[in-house]
Amino acid sequence: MTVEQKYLDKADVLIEALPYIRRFHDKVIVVKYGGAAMVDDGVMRRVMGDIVLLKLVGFKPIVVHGGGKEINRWLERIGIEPHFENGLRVTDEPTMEMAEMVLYKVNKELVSMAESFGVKAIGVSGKDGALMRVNKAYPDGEDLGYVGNIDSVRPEMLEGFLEDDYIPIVCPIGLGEEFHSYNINADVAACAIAKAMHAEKLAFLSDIEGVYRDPKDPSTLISELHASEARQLIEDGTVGGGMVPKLQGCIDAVENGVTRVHILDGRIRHCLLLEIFTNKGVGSSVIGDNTPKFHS
Ligand SMILES: Nc1ncnc2c1ncn2[C@@H]1O[C@H](COP(=O)(O)OP(=O)(O)O)[C@@H](O)[C@H]1O
Ligand SMILES: CC(=O)N[C@@H](CCC(=O)OP(=O)(O)O)C(=O)O
Repeated sequence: MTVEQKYLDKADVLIEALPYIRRFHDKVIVVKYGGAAMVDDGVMRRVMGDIVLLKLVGFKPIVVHGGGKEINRWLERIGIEPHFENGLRVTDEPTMEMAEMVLYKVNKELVSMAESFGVKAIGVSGKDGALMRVNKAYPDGEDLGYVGNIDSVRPEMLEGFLEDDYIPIVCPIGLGEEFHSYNINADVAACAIAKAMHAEKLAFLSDIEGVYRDPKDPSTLISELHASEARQLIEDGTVGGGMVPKLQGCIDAVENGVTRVHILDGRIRHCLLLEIFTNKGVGSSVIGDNTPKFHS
């Protein structure tokens, strides 16, 4: 009796994944799922399905989500024009209120999606259990309103959730001065959570393939870069907009114990699984200056 090639191919894929499953067993991986890659329900379900798979094969995934585009849509509906300074939203009181409402909604949608795959998920914001305490941010001396710099992260709650077999899903709202809500850039929040949880990996799912040397030319994708190269790209202005906090987060993470940070296009089917379980990397990854370059 012969076995059809397509079934053998499936078995080969599982075998190729074996060393990665063994290597990352029980390791924390923080996935930042950005609003730009929350294209529709189908894409969101697929991303959450991949994260559930990571959990079921033994990883300890933690999701930190964004929702910037959805916040923009709702602000525009009530006649407020969104403003950003270097990738950070200028957040006055009504904007904060809207951001909080939208992000809590996104949070619960992601929890439902994860639960629909038959695993336990729990949604929290940085205010719950004082997970993320913030102080008011003044980037380059500018007052952006209720924008928070993370002051401290209390990881015990997340450790407890992982212990109890939940996938924690974190919303980037912080507990600030006078117990007010503060808006945190989700990339910055993901990085702080990854550091506090001693994550092995941090992956940013965005709407772009990775980091380009020339932002207008997709053939200039940089597949692997050291922290110092990433810093140079920010300094010389090669990266702009939302890529700035993302790359700053990558540098901070790899200089503080995270082994490798990935920037991936979350709209590409199963990009996370391709990056983690196959020998073929997709997107860009940032590593510490002392780590030799090669795909993990
Ligand atoms: N050199 C660069 N390489 C890649 N992206 C860049 C670069 N410079 C600026 N960007 C911008 O950064 C954006 C990604 O950040 P952002 O929109 O905040 O994503 P997310 O909402 O997923 O966090 C890209 O869509 C792109 O427009
Ligand atoms: C201060 C700040 O910029 N906060 C972000 C929080 C959401 C976010 O970061 O969403 P994305 O990951 O989808 O961009 C904002 O209000 O848009």
